[in-house]
Amino acid sequence: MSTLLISGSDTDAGKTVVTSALLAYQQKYLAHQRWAICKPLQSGMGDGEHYQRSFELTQPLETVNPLRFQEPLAPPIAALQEGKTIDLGLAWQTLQMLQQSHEQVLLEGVGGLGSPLTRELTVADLARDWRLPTVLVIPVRLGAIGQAVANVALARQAGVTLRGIVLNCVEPRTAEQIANWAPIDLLQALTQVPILGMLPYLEDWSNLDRLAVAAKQLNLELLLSKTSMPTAIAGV
Ligand SMILES: Nc1ncnc2c1ncn2[C@@H]1O[C@H](COP(=O)(O)OP(=O)(O)OP(=O)(O)O)[C@@H](O)[C@H]1O
Ligand SMILES: C[C@H](N)[C@H](N)CCCCCC(=O)O
Ligand SMILES: [Mg+2]
Repeated sequence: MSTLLISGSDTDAGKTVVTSALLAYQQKYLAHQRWAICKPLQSGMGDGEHYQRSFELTQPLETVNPLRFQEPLAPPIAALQEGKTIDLGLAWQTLQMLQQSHEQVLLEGVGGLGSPLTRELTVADLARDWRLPTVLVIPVRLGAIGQAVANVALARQAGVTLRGIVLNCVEPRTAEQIANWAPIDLLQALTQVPILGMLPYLEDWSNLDRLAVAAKQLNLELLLSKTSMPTAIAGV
């Protein structure tokens, strides 16, 4: 059994698209395995609905989004506006239940690695406390290098075990833009974490075959490996 947290540098970085590509890959090429998806805290509409609509899930549907908030805001702000408290224990129990019945659990984070889950904890804190190997989704745009360096530094400081970075083309990109905005050698030199590949811009990312083929281009061996170097060690 293993769990992977798909986090990123920001909201709209492409966490859902990358997670969907991994799930599509499993359903096409590893159909004998049982994988589960969980977005433990969801604010606003979209992700959980997408997963339930697009995939044949083998898990109870209520485990996709254990905690939900109406407003598309940071969970502690949305919860306050709804007069709700955030019980991470419920999310933890859901994850443990999924881990006991699935070979792989894909956990989608909220916003970026530094985004708040409660008034005390960020996504990075949860990744550390729950010992979640984490991948950072970084959108390919001017500024990608700075976002990668900043979020790897946050992961290192928080004690998060980073599997690496997945670059993601949230909009159509030329080869020149990709080379200039997200140069692999410079990214690896400055962050000291592996670049696990890039997801191209997909016109129709609801097409599971296209998502599965795109996922095949990623370094799945490292991404889904059972062991990984904690960032602190990798960064020495
Ligand atoms: N590789 C891609 N190909 C095509 N469109 C993409 C791709 N990645 C992202 N997008 C576009 O960017 C939008 C945001 O991506 P996505 O929903 O995956 O972000 P997210 O990080 O999951 O956001 P949130 O923080 O809301 O969960 C998508 O709805 C889609 O329109
Ligand atoms: C609504 C959106 N899609 C996300 N679910 C919530 C992102 C919260 C980000 C908060 C922040 O880091 O400032
Ligand atoms: Mg998402």
